[in-house]
Amino acid sequence: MQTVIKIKDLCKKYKKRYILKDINLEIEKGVITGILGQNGSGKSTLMKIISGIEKPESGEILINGAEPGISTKSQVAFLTENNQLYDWMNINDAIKFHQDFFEDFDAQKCGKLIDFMDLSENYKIKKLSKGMLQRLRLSLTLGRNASVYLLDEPFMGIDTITRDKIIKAINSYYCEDSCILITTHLISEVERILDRVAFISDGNIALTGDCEQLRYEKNQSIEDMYRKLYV
Ligand SMILES: Nc1ncnc2c1ncn2[C@@H]1O[C@H](COP(=O)(O)OP(=O)(O)OP(=O)(O)O)[C@@H](O)[C@H]1O
Repeated sequence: MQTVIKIKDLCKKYKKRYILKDINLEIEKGVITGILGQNGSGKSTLMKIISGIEKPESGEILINGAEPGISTKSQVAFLTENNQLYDWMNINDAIKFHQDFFEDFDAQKCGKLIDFMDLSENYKIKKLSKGMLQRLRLSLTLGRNASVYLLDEPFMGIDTITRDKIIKAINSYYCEDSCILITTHLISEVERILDRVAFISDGNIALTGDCEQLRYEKNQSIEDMYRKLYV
């Protein structure tokens, strides 16, 4: 399988404190990877580095052979923790906004996702509930034909039914030519769609591998492995 993201000996510090230390990770095409770890373990920081928003102190990171920056921006679709949509917009405006902004944005695909998420293009952003807004933001992110999808806490503040909807959308609408990285604390819900996992602890990758293989070797669910690692 083709490597999309290659991370070698990557370190990141804020002020004098190392947040990520000697991270080594390879992410291949067609793979959904869970980046798991406790609060403050550096998951979002890693996502930001992959997206090019943050720069590492040292080490190497390559997205399809290029360092994160202007050239890789068009290859990486990032669902951040923050809402970047304006209140005055309706959903149709948000779609047009993304279409103008991202060359790889596929309005038709996004339209299908919006239908799937039970949203309508004339809904006003300011009137959307938190869950509806998250469904919209995910539709806009997956509506791009990117090579890498970074989904940082896609289930934050989301009810169980909506979570299932989001998981189905992730599973059905992503293309095998790309890879997805998901950070989440809702491991049991997401476990079924993860192909691989990387547990971050104290700034290091404490454990990584193929989910199926890890479950077989350890005779445990990914959630149980998480509990064992972090107690
Ligand atoms: N811009 C920044 N300046 C200084 N410290 C930062 C900055 N961003 C993050 N940190 C610190 O880096 C550490 C890792 O943060 P990060 O947001 O990557 O963790 P996380 O694993 O995503 O946490 P959570 O699960 O709570 O979202 C935290 O201690 C945080 O306070």
